[in-house]
Amino acid sequence: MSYEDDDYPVDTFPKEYEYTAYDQDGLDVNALPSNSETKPRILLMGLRRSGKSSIQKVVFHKMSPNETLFLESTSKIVKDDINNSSFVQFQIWDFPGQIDFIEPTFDSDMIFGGCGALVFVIDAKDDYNEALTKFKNTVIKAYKVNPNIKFEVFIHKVDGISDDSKMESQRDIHQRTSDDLSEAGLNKIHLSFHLTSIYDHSIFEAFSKVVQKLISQLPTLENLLNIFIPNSGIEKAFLFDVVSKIYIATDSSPVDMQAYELCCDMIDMVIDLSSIYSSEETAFDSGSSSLIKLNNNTILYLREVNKFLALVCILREENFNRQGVIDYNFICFRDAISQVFELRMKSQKLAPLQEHNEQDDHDLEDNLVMAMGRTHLEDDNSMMSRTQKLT
Ligand SMILES: Nc1nc2c(ncn2[C@@H]2O[C@H](COP(=O)(O)OP(=O)(O)OP(=O)(O)O)[C@@H](O)[C@H]2O)c(=O)[nH]1
Repeated sequence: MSYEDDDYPVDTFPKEYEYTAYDQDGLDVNALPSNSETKPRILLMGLRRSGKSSIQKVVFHKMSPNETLFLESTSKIVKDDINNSSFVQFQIWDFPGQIDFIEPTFDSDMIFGGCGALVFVIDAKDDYNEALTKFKNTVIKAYKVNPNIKFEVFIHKVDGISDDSKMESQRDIHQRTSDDLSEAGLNKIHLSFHLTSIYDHSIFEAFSKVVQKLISQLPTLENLLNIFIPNSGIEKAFLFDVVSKIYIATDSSPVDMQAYELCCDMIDMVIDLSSIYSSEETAFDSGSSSLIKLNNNTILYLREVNKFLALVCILREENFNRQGVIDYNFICFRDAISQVFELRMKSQKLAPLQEHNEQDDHDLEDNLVMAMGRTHLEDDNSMMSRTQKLT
């Protein structure tokens, strides 16, 4: 299925937003002229062997967790440009565990100045006293340079640890870091804590939360999903960056980890099947869709928004009888997303650091409500034929 109607071009987003990743040593010559300076920067810090490089490789380079056992220790800062999709664009800087701020070569103004989020990785399987001291010093230094940094603590390698011990470690680390920072007179700093492991989906979930905070259009994306869902009889929907399986937005109902895992698995399955049955390198495109019926009356429905973004919906089987309505609403939703993207591009070009125009967002939401509102006025049959014309 492809959307070749004039209103719904096959690939809604400009071609140049291909996935490119390179590090300091292997600069991709075909990479687009990078707007690295305006891209938010995510710093990965923590003690040696805490798991920083593994996280980056597993989430952004599809390395399997077992392969990380053979990763060599990082000896210099590795910068990685992530251009996965229209909304997932940032730089990750992986720091060697032994780096010391006292070193004269450490230019803290430059490093923390353009930083959006600082992810501090703590190995939960190890004695973390030293890690907490390093964390305190890092936060004090970084906050002095840039008070807008989002501080994210990954309590990492929690695989094989009982739920009780995980909660106990989180409580203890939270308490001690808060005490340390209040002692330093920094009790206003907000810290976020995540229990993570590369051996399950927790690392993707945690990174999703980190990335979402850097997407200034997040409230608009959430509002669009909040409009789309009740109008389509859907219980929950995630907007995924397909390459990394990071979800860049979801509706405002609570996230159930199991539901997120099912959606991730579905994306993996669709990518695998697409590559088996297609001769093209990137078989996953704006025409891809997939449906899975679970044995508990639930349906998982995946629709491709463009080459890089997919919407995965969870709904009750009886509500899927109105597939015509869902498909029609999806097309309205997809159209709205591409407009959000265009506005984002425009505002980045005009003034990279300027906040986006909220009025534009409200207009978009109003248009979507109006477009979907029309679906209530028509019966299912006429909706079906209308949607089929569109698809
Ligand atoms: N059990 C478990 N092991 C992990 C996890 N993440 C990373 N590791 C292991 O931890 C070890 C160190 O990982 P690295 O990613 O090299 O650590 P690093 O923080 O980048 O280390 P430096 O480069 O020395 O700063 C590797 O053997 C990984 O396989 C995890 O979630 N669970």
